Amino acid sequence: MFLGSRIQTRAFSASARNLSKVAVLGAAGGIGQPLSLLLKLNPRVTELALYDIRGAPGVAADVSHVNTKSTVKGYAPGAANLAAALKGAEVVLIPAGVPRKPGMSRDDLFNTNASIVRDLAKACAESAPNANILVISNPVNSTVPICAEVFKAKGVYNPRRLFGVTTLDVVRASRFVSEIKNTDPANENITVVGGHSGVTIVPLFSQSNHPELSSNAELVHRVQFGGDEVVHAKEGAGSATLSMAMAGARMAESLLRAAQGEKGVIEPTFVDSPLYKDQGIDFFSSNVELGPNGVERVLPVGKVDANEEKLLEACFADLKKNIEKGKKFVAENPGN
Ligand SMILES: NC(=O)C1=CN([C@@H]2O[C@H](COP(=O)(O)OP(=O)(O)OC[C@H]3O[C@@H](n4cnc5c(N)ncnc54)[C@H](O)[C@@H]3O)[C@@H](O)[C@H]2O)C=CC1
Ligand SMILES: O=C([O-])CC(=O)C(=O)O
Repeated sequence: MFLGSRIQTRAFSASARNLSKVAVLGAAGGIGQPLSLLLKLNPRVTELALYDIRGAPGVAADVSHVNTKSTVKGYAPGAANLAAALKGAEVVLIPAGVPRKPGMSRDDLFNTNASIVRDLAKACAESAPNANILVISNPVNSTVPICAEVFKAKGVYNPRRLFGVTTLDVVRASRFVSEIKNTDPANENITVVGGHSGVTIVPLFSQSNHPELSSNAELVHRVQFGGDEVVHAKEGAGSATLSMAMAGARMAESLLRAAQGEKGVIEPTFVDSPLYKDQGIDFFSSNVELGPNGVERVLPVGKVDANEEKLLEACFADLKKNIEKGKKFVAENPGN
């Protein structure tokens, strides 16, 4: 018993010395700026590297005055600077790319964002092949497969280290439920599976504290199309940035906690998943246990009710197309 606790103490002090460099690509954007601020406030982050095609040094100068211990460096555009920003990073968050305007779907962003993500993924594969890559840029259902294909082409693909950030869907789901039930959202753990766009987002209320909510079509729709509410309210000035920054910072924090030895860290995320591979769906978002090597275990979807079965069917059809589109893009446009 005594020996055990001594070992634990030693293990903890060793992990407390961990150096955790985190890089943000797209750091001067609507998400990138508040995300960088939240990462600066995270004591687990020891070094923050901010890269963008415009404005990153300014954001870095600003954030660097926040009086926490981590160092912050902004990088001007260019391949050598991008490589330097990535070198030694343990976590790389990618919110680079254009956001939606009213009337657009996430898939409408594909033509612009696919090549941005492909090129950034190449830089990651070359300069930070062992980092955890957290893809925020939309359409996530396609940009994650794009990253996977790029990493495969470079011979450094590790499916345990590639994550599509879908945290915002569970953040929204718990908040929307708490509004209906007049509860604390911290106590509303809603599982959301599938992808990150419209009907591919599948909330599983039957597994929550309020199983009857699975027949609340209005709530299900709100979770699936929550992003549209923000796009509409911003009237052409972009999509969710602040709630997304919070969600991205939470996902990064969870990965760092797991990397620093904490057990049982579980987050929903869009990963290379065994769950529906037999149906030709290579990537799927579900709860995932994180560990020092990234994905430790993909948790099963669990029991769903008849309403949710129908939602899953609709999800599969769209998700498969989105994934294929990402793969095809890299095959046909390998870039330089
Ligand atoms: N996964 C999710 O849950 C969510 C994803 N998003 C997505 O995140 C992305 C970014 O959104 P915002 O920050 O609002 O957009 P934004 O336009 O405000 O910022 C994007 C930033 O990316 C930079 N950028 C563009 N190309 C780049 C490149 N090649 N290298 C480095 N930086 C580059 C731009 O200069 C800009 O500063 C969008 O695609 C949006 O749809 C938004 C909300 C939620
Ligand atoms: O709706 C968008 O375009 C941005 C996004 O992914 C979200 O807010 O969930």
